Amino acid sequence: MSPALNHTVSFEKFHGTGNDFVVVDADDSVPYRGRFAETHCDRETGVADESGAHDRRGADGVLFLALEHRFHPPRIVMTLVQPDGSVAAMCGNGARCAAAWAAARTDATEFMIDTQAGTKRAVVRGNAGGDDPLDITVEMGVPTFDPRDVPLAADHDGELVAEELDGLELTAVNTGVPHAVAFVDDVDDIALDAVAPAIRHADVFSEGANVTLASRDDDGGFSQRTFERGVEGETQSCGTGAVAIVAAAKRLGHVEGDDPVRVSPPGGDLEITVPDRGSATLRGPVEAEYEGRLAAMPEQ
Ligand SMILES: N[C@@H](CCC[C@H](N)C(=O)O)C(=O)O
Repeated sequence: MSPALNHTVSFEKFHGTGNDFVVVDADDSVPYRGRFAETHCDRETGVADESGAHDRRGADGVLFLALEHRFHPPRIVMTLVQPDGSVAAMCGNGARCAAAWAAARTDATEFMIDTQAGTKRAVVRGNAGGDDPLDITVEMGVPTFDPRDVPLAADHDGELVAEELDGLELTAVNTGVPHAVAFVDDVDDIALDAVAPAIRHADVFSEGANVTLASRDDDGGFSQRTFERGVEGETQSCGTGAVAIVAAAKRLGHVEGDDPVRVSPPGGDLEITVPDRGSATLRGPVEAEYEGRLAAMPEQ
């Protein structure tokens, strides 16, 4: 390898309710972003906290972030490269982590985040330099069931709502990325890693889908589990998935009105709104974990 490319880049590690990301400044030179993400996100051999304070290796993706200070509010250009090297158009928890990263570099508490699924406004509450998690809300846009937007295969007739597929009753919605949502009695009774791959790759989802399970809790909130496209496994949390649950619940008449709904993936609690008109919101905690340097051109 040329010595010029055998360099390291600095990174910071963040998580939002357990959905964890390596964050790299997009100004730093990473010649092959896919290879970088595949190597450093690996849960067995990937990025590690050298202090030993955090024992989970790897990550759910790499966020390449460009902060543009000259705008008011400042803009962040966000690109999420996933552990399989693919680029995701949007990531709810990633957007919340992007806002936390930017908040530590500015005095701003509001940011516009440019993603491939549009520009999202984020509001940060809390002290970016402090020990407590930040409380970050992202405006996620209007969820869509339109078959062209999900997207569904051209030969599918109309929206996919409460349709049986591979043993689950699914509703397909795009909340920045596509989700196939199933409401079940208890999310913990389903062998998600066993049932999800067939749905994730089903022909009806022309660009694939994340597979999200939800079950209703006694207080009216939902428990969540999501198998993510690009991670090709279950994650501790998925923000677009949490919004998809509330959007699908409203579409099916399980939820009414504009009030916030608690959605709890394994990694913590999120607060979601899906108003009858206007943008959905995703709110929850974000924590900085550790930082260091990583090979920009890792050997494969
Ligand atoms: N974890 C994310 C979703 C990331 C994108 C997804 N894996 C895809 O490829 O569609 C979130 O918090 O929304």
